Amino acid sequence: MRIDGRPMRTIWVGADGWSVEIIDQTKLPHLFEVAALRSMEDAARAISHMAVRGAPLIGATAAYGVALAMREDASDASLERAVAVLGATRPTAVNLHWALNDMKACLGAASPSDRLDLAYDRAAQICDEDVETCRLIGAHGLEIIRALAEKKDGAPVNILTHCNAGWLACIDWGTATSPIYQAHHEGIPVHVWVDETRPRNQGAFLTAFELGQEGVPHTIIVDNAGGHLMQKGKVDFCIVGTDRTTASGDVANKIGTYLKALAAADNGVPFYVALPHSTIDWSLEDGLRDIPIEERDGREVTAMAGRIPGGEVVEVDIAAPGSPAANYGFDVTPARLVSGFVTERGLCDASREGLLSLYPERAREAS
Ligand SMILES: CSC[C@@H](O)[C@@H](O)C(=O)COP(=O)(O)O
Repeated sequence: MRIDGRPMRTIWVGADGWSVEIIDQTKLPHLFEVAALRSMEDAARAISHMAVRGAPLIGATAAYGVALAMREDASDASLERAVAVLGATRPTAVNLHWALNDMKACLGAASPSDRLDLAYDRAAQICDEDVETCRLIGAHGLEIIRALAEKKDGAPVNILTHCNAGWLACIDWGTATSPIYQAHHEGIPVHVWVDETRPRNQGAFLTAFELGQEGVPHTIIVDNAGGHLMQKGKVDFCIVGTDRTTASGDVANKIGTYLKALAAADNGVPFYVALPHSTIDWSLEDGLRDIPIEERDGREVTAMAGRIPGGEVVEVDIAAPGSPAANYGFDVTPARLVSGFVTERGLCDASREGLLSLYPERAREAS
């Protein structure tokens, strides 16, 4: 995707050949700043402070964090420590552990003298694979948009999304946004309702920024507007990303996703979830019981960052002074409320059978 017309990814190795560069997403959309990660600790901080966020990008940053650790010390102990420190940064997105397990398996089998090059190569591969995975998710999801467009006689297909499951959450394309970008590139008229996604405003700040950069028509709405728009027939379908999906099809995603799924079910609006294989946690069944839900600082609820017109970026208090705030980062949408999954291997039902129809090797591994 592009920023100011320049093709970009969200993470890359710097000109020095070893530092890792990211777009500092805490500054978007007010400022575009690139930050350099020079140590494993820098990578861990970037994930926990959400300079990088979104399940696939968290995984990719952790992979590069392991590479940075190998640069300082390629011993077994250093590898173990990197996996432990990076693995503790955020609890919900399983892509983090998927990437760390992958790095551990790849490096653990090699001698310490080979680990540095191997780590950078594998981290780069994880990024390249994610780009292709997201492109394929888009190609499959495009079928849904094409079918809806045929019924609309030239009017735009209205799509509602929550949080940012766009290219900024991945390496390129995004998951939920990839079908939208591919439809737009194909000339299918689309319009996106962008949930602002309090408290951190990933919708208003990041999804709207991305869509604007690509020229995709969109409108930012407050988080509570989706139900009203669905009742009025102004949403043709919803598509969101996920941070962890269980083997039975329960979906953890940004807080508020569940309420959108409920409203969609009540109004007969299809509700799809786009996901790469790395977001499926085959070890879990019951999402509500088993998926760890991140709780962040209440300050994210009681304060908000914004830009003074023509001026600097400031943080202002928006709540009654002294009132406590709870800040649950994610919720779980039960599989029964999900119309279907859009994966790199195609579309399927949100169920164990649906997932196994696309990933039959998982059934063989389990038996
Ligand atoms: C393709 S990203 C899917 C999810 O990671 C995304 O929808 C989301 O909830 C991101 O949450 P965040 O807290 O910004 O990391």
